[in-house]
Amino acid sequence: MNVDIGNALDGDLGLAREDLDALDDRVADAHERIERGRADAEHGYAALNLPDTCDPAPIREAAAGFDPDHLLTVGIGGSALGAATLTDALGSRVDCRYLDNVDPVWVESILADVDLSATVVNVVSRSGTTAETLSNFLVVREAMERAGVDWTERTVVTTGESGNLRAMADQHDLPALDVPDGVPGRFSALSTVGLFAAELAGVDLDALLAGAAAEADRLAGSLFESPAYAYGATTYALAERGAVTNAVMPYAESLERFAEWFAQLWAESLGKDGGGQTPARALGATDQHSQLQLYRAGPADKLVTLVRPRESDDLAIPETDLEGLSYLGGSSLGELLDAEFRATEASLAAAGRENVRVELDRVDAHGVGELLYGMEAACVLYGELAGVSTFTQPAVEWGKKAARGLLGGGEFAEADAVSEKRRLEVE
Ligand SMILES: O=P(O)(O)OC[C@H]1O[C@](O)(CO)[C@@H](O)[C@@H]1O
Repeated sequence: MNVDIGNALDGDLGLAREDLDALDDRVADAHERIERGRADAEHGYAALNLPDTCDPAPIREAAAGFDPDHLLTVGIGGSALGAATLTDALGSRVDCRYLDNVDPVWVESILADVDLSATVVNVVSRSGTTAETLSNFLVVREAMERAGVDWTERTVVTTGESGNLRAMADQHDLPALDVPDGVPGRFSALSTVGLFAAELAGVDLDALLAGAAAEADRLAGSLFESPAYAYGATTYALAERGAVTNAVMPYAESLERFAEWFAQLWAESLGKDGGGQTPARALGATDQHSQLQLYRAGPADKLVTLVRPRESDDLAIPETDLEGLSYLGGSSLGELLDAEFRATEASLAAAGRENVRVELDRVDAHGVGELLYGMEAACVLYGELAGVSTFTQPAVEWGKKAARGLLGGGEFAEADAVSEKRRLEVE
């Protein structure tokens, strides 16, 4: 991936080149820390070793023998977003559906929409205890039984070494993939968690991991030598100066889910101790016509991350004699999108609004491997500079306990607190 931080400098938030020069010493220290963590395969840092440690063979083996029309991935958060980002970005020879929510109407509609006898189910949960995933799987399993389909013949489990799912896989002798040790969900796209769906979809896993490895090779003791660290350090430095929001705006429909994946990575990793940077998901050029007004003329409290492939297939715009439109005729949608990208970037800069350009050569396996790995490494660096524990997410537990208590799954003070809600209803 290529990162251009030029437009992050000398804007409303006042980040100057000298500030990055000064920060670079801390980047060198952080890089040393990260490399130590990788060398010792420490929890979290081990995720940055996946280009070397992830073996596609068991993934290919688990996928072999299946030739489904549909793949139903039952998982949530990092147990769905990585796979979804890969198959959305790189396309699929299988109809991929991600059951990553428990909206009954929506779940019912998906089950009604797929032929369960031609469906493979990948139930994915690192902990093996996530209520949404386990509930959805029970619903899917029952739907398969009602359809006369042997779910044990069509289910692959991806989970940790213990937990409900591991027990079920052992009990029913289901094919099971191991979630690698030390890899938090949001950093697991380039592991068994994201790659089973990618393999069934026909994604070139070797090219994907090679792209990630190329980005790993670019990690260095200076932000001016490593695109990932340039992004991580610059977003951190801008956050320190008031950029509390990071609007991620890919200029490719195939990368829309990437913005959702990035949102979990950035929010769950860095949202700690009262700090962090709120990821906002946008899409170029579409959100030029919905969000850009705010990004240019709203509070100077954000940066915009503009993401795009440098090369892409194109589509010609026919010649036209429609009044005022002839300038478009004979051009192409790709040229229009390029002009929109550069114009939006310049319009933000002209308004003093910081923005960063992130480019990959193409939206292909190698390019997406670079991008995901690069953003993971950027996040780890940001976490080091901010001094937060990047690889935990303790704040999500309160709500889980409350929900579990409300459903009779145990005594939790959090559940009691739910009934103490302040009320001021207006009807
Ligand atoms: O893979 P699991 O254990 O089901 O967790 C799913 C997701 O839930 C979280 O733990 C947050 O609740 C995420 O960190 C994780 O990606």
